[in-house]
Amino acid sequence: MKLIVAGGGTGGHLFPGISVAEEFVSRDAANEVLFVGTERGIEARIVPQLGMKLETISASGVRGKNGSAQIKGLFLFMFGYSQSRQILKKFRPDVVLGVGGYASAPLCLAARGMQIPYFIHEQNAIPGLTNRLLARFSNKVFISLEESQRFFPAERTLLTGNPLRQSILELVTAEDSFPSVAQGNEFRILVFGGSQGARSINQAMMAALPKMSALKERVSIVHQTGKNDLTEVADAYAKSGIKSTVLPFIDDMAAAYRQADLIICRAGATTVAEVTAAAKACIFIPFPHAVDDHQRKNAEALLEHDACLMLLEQELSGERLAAEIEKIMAAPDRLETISRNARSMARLDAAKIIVDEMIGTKGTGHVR
Ligand SMILES: CC(=O)N[C@H]1[C@@H](OP(=O)(O)OP(=O)(O)OC[C@H]2O[C@@H](n3ccc(=O)[nH]c3=O)[C@H](O)[C@@H]2O)O[C@H](CO)[C@@H](O)[C@@H]1O
Repeated sequence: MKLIVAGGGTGGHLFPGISVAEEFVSRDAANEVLFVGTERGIEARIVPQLGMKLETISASGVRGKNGSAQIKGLFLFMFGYSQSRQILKKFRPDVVLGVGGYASAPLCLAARGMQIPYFIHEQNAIPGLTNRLLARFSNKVFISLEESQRFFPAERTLLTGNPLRQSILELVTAEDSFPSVAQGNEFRILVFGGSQGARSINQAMMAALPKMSALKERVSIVHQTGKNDLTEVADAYAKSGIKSTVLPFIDDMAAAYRQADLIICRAGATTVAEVTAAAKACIFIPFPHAVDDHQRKNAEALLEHDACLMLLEQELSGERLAAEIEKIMAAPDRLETISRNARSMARLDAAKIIVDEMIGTKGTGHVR
């Protein structure tokens, strides 16, 4: 069978698609997957690195843009739609999965026009505009969190969770997964700001470092900064004397999760799903400008079960962050409770359910 995974832009959309692709090819060596995204999305770098196939199309958003940018967005959409038809004619997929992000709309709608079944996956508690529109015509909508059910037609919506990559799923059986601080080991902190890094987390951490001098001998920090702040953040760590590794992007997130006792990060949906599987205690700092404040809602879904800590951006300061780190370091039992509660919220079979559903739908597509 052949599958197209459409969409991406950021890691939060792309990586669930990669998880489904991994599951799909594992079912049958003859299965084929093609990703369709945009040239400026994260997929342009990551998909070829993984040895998977990618085609790019033109696409951009229209929400929140002014008149001329909207017209440009519509023009790009129409061009992307025609490119999508060409791709569909050439690759002849049995099914299409839209994972959100700009490229998923033209490709999924072109698939509908050619009577190829398409499905969508929504990662967030509050869905984006693309998925709300695509849900109207999709065979089924896969959702990650119960909270998003109300936005979609009940009879065609299935709660699956957020598909996790094989490397992340392997963390579930890792024995070293729970915090090691109780044994008096070095306390290892992972700081990252979603797939692109987060300037305000970088700044808060830089401001926190001078206030962490009493912890200096006991902590080590891995900090992902994104492209822009790398040098500035690396300098701040060097000055602080705290053992650290500072990187613009982490290729092997499974390894980064595995070694962490505490994680400080944004609350993007895929991050949230991954840290539950990894059974890690997190201080979530939701991105306050995410559409409909969905990152806060993603974090609150865990907070209700005492499965994370949360700091809102308006409460964020170096002082506060340092105090929170110190507090949790002094309470290993609390750290472990949060980690275990996080694990209890993990949904591990999303990719399997999604692939089962998709291959169970006999394609009625006829590619003209
Ligand atoms: C600012 C914004 O609107 N961000 C959205 C975007 O976030 P973003 O793309 O940051 O998405 P997530 O936080 O959900 O996921 C990040 C993904 O990137 C991976 N990763 C991250 C850092 C790194 O160095 N290496 C790496 O591989 C993580 O393992 C994870 O798989 O999509 C998410 C899913 O729709 C939304 O919930 C977020 O609100």
